[in-house]
Amino acid sequence: MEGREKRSPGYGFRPKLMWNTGVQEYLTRAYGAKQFDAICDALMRPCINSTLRVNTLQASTPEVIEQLYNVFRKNSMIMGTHRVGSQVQGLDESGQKQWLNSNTEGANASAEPNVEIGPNFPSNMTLKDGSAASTILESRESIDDKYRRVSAEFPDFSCWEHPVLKDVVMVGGRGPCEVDCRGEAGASVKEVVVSRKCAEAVLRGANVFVPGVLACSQHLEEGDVVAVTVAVERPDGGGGWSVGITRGTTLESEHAVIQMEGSTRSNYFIGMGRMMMSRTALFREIKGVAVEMTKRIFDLPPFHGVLEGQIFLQNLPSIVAARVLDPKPGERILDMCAAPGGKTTAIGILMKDRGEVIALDRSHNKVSDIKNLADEMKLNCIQAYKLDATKSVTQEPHIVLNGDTISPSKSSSDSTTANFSQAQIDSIKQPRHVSMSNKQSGTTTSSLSPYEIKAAARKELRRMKNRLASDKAALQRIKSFQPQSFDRVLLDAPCSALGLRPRLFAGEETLETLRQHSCYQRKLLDQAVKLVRPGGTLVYSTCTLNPGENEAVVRYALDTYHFLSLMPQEPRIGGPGLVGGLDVFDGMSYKEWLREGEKHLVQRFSPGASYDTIGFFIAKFSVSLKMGQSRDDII
Ligand SMILES: C[S@@+](CC[C@H](N)C(=O)[O-])C[C@H]1O[C@@H](n2cnc3c(N)ncnc32)[C@H](O)[C@@H]1O
Repeated sequence: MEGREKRSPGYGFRPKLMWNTGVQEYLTRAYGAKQFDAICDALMRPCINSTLRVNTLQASTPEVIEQLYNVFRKNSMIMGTHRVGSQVQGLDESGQKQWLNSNTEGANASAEPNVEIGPNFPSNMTLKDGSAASTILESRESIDDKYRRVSAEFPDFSCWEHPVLKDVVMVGGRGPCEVDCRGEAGASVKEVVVSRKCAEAVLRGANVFVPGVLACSQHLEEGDVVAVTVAVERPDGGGGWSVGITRGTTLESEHAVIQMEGSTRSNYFIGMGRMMMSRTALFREIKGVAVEMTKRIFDLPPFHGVLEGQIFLQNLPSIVAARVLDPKPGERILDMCAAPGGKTTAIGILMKDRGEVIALDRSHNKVSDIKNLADEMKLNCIQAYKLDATKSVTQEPHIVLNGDTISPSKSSSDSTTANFSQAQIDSIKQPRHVSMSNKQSGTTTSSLSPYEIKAAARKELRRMKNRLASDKAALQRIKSFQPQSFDRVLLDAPCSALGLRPRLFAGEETLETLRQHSCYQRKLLDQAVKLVRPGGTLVYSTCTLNPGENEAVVRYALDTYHFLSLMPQEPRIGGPGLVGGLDVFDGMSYKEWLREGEKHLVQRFSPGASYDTIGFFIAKFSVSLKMGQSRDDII
């Protein structure tokens, strides 16, 4: 630490996570002070290893590992193996932009190779020559030989197959690294101040894009070396938060000095970069890379544009959630809150692209993202629709034949998805004793003459046939789905996202917003429960630490729907759920969490735990019909 202070006077990565006071007290009570501190510490850092889910319909895990090394090798040849102060991206022969690792100079450059071996070396890492590292762990001499060879060729890069999830490639990152923020001969360098969101992306491996820049030194020219710091929200004195700087500010101006008074940006130094445009252009342009990062406090490889369609960069718990759902080829699955489609595509791949995956999102643009991702991954089983999932269960009239309600279609080949199968329509072509009833109006036509009944049936038939005929258009107009019409439903609910990493500020959420999230989640869950068929499966997940959106929602589900029960999960990588409860939200009926026997049936990923993931929560329910219940209980 002392050394770092000497090398980077005044600047360093010493963030402190700011919370709303009520939320901080609540979470401290929920986790205990020590664990909450560890969580905060982890939240401010990115996960050190990136996880890439392999599209196993397009490539195998060893093939992807081999190709990643090839990408790296190719880039090394373009830029030179040791890139002192080099750009982090380069163009290959075909003009494709490829990623490069950097940080081989300055404080971080050392004689020590960066591929780890020994106690921390992943024994299942596949080496450049295709052999698994585990095969060489027998003799110290062979380890050293391999180590030297791999390190010499790939000084900054290591990747390996996940020990449990065979379709996941882990790629090693580093940090926090010491980065010298001084210019040549110790001169102070110019500075660019970026927004918090931008900084969080940079910590995950991105460069600085134009909209992320808030302020910079005067007279900046293209090619200049700059220190990149972050303006993080701080109390505004009126009970709110403010970043204290307006976009376009010149740091040396009197205005900036006043605006940034009390700014802690020197504690939020995230690395060094090279200007890709002048200061004037920076505030004139609306997009493009503004600063290319050359030395990073956290050095994670970016994967944008790498092996497109074959890999998907996804947080490990999200990969686990799709596995826990356990979709089978040929089934009909609903992903209720699906964009950008990470879990939807994982589900499609697990189903070997056979069956039906319906993906919903309430945002039109996000639905396009899902469709694009499905296309990129060459998955045909996915259909994505814009729909408010809080209104996803059909409330339409039922058709009654001989006193029987025609049940909604559960056929996975029913292309209208929301309505009736062709077999059901055919069955009313020759009705003998047909009665049409509308549950809402309560009208019945059983007293009509046979002619009138037939006429009514024909009219109904025409209506349904029209729907089928305009199949494509009907799909665009999907309004809702019949109850019990899915084998499995995934509700990856919108949430406070307090588990996402890296996070440099957590003050937006208040106890009231947390309460609102949990109410919304219960509303979505009410719909999800109705859409699963008896015998089917429902998975509920969030990326938040808030037990009120996790365990309390599970409690609500179990207490409200007695035909739901928690199921064991496979694979199991996270820890147990929280037992007990907290009386924080006045007037909220569900502040109770899990009971002792339930805690091992959910999966809770805690930032700060050894598996080093984002915070995440997964519960898996089976839907059954219990004694004394009828299907109507869940319609
Ligand atoms: C946690 S994200 C889903 C992430 C996604 N499952 C994945 O793995 O890529 C939650 C999503 O729910 C969507 N959403 C929020 N409210 C919704 C609603 N009422 N109906 C449908 N989607 C909704 C948001 O637009 C957001 O994309």
